[in-house]
Amino acid sequence: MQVDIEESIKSSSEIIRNATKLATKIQSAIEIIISTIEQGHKIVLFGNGGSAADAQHIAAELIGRFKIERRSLPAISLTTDSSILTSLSNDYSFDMIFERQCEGLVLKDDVVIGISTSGNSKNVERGISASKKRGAKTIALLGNNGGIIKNVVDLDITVDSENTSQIQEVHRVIYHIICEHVEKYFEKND
Ligand SMILES: O=C(CO)[C@@H](O)[C@H](O)[C@H](O)[C@H](O)COP(=O)(O)O
Ligand SMILES: [Zn+2]
Repeated sequence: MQVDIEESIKSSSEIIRNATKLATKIQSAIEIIISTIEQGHKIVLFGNGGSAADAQHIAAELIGRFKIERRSLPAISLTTDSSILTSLSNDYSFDMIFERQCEGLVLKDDVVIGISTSGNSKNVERGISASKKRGAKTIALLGNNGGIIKNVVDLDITVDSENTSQIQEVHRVIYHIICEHVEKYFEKND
């Protein structure tokens, strides 16, 4: 079987290059996250499938270390507790798995980051809406045209592509840039 790997890599690179258009929004996300942590609040993250892995990946970078030594930064992903996730899905509905956790955990002035390549995952949209009601600032990493989530979130960072895996690849570039600059700030300012 002959596959055009070079073409796949070229196509991914092209989408990543286009993400320079999102620089202003990425800068805003960095500033919001820094001021939130400086004021003693936390970062809460969630998404489905590959984006659940991305939510956990970001929390790990902040709690642990990205590249340099500094204090642990407060971040938690709502995608990891199988007892909570199964009971909420079983007793309420899968659409509520993040909403209900946000109702219990998100406090005023926290930052909530939802990740969805389609922009249309109901559970992510409901988690963001519930968090806004609680006075959190909300950010979403999205794709396609931003879907339903773009309409409810405070700051959307929407990758201009309809290809789920390529959107995820760009999300990863974007959140690594965010983690790098947040980390540099706390290395110098703590
Ligand atoms: O990783 C992938 C595809 O690359 C999948 O697991 C993907 O994340 C899942 O289909 C998700 O359920 C898609 O949800 P969303 O990004 O549209 O919110
Ligand atoms: Zn994937």
